[in-house]
Amino acid sequence: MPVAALMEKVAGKLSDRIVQLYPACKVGILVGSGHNGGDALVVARELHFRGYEVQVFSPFSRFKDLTATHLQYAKSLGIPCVEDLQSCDLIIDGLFGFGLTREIEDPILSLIHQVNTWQIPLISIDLPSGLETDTGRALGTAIRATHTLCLGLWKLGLLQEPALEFVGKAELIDFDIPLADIFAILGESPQNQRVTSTWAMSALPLERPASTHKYKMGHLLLICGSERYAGGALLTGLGGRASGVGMLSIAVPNSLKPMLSSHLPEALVIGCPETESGAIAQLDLDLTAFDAIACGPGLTLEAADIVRQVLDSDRPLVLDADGLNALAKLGAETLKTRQAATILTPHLGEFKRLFPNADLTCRATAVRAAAAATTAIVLLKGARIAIANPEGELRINPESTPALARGGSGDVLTGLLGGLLAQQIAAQSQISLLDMTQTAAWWHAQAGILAVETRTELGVDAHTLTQFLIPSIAAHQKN
Ligand SMILES: NC(=O)C1=CN([C@@H]2O[C@H](COP(=O)(O)OP(=O)(O)OC[C@H]3O[C@@H](n4cnc5c(N)ncnc54)[C@H](O)[C@@H]3O)[C@@H](O)[C@H]2O)[C@@H](O)CC1
Ligand SMILES: [K+]
Repeated sequence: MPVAALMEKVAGKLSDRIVQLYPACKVGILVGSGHNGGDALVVARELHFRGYEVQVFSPFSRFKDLTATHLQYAKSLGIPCVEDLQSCDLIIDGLFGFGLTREIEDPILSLIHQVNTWQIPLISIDLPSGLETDTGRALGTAIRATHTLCLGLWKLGLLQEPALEFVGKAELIDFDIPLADIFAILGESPQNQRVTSTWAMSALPLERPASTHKYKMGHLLLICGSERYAGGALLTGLGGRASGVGMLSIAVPNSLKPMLSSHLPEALVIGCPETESGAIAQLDLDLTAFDAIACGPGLTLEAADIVRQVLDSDRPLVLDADGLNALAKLGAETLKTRQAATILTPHLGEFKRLFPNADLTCRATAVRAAAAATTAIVLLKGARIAIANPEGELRINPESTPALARGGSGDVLTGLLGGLLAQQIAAQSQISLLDMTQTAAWWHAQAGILAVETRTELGVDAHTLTQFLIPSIAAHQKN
């Protein structure tokens, strides 16, 4: 499609959306030298015709040809070029799109700093100017947008954590890129994908076979807790319970058994001999009896030998928290010799301990490298969970809530993921481990989002979170 026609089409769609979001007002357009600036100028023209009071400002004196032509035409229509947009009710940011290739310098650096102090609603075209398209890092600085209208296909950077403080509400403006063209370039199963609700829901074992029994619905073993971190064991258990797993066994230090049994009456709580400081000292269990194991929350490093025992087993495994810290001491690459699937769920600190040489400039790349180096599925926790498998496929969960930034929230995820894993193994399901892992991450986040509706962002402690897991699925099932 001719570039000029593409720009016309895209900017028409952008204008329609801007009219919906901010009906008639005084609008200031920031124009860059490239085609992002060209888009902005077509938007300026369209809004002018729709009765908006439009002003244009560009810090550049040279433009790409198409952009220069649009600038000339906008001027011929009487749209004023001004030096300051502070009196506007809305700003459209068309300074840079995916063509930003280097650090921003003055005078544009100062301009962006200034715009960010204005407190005027701001819509960025394609991505907030200043963000690097793939990593989502600010190259020197970046526009803080109220809305980002991303064009055509999601830019990876918008889904990465560093971009979060800049993008505001992000939405996609579809402009009919033919699927065949996308497949021709990215393949039929593009390596980087954004998790959607429909996709995540499709991996849930929501319809149980009519003639099933508890052992067919998965047997999960949780190994967690210590005297010091008793709550971690409980939260992991509650996460496991919500997964719908058929049988839940929980191995904890002996002294924790009464507490767990009283809160999780349906679980089989296995009291283990403990060390002087109350960590699990010994695990006398036939691990082959379980479909999957989730190990780590609250163990302390005193239980490192238990982690080694679990790693040596041939059971599919979710490893979290102190399980990861123990693995870091053994070396993450030892996972390569494991005989069964492993899913690692580190937060950033644990990730750095496991992979001390990782380059975290681009988290997506770092997670992918970690999965390749360990042959495990690696789920990096954070505001935007990124998950990769050893084959290089990457998934990012785009919707979450800062309410989940809270102690114990990760333990819930471990239990939930373990429960889904056990069910998947028991059912010999065709759902891939990667799909199942992304479903757990999505589910966890959706429960948090639902909880915020009635509890506010302050009220989603990890225990409360577990009570929203099932209602969040029920709400999606109704839709
Ligand atoms: N598929 C496409 O190619 C489409 C592109 N479109 C628009 O075109 C944009 C990309 O256009 P361009 O490739 O022209 O790139 P941009 O408009 O993002 O900006 C590139 C311009 O900025 C300059 N520049 C780069 N880094 C700089 C820095 N640090 N300081 C100062 N100047 C710098 C470059 O020399 C170039 O002139 C997209 O983001 C989108 O808005 C749309 O028009 C429609 C479809
Ligand atoms: K932009």
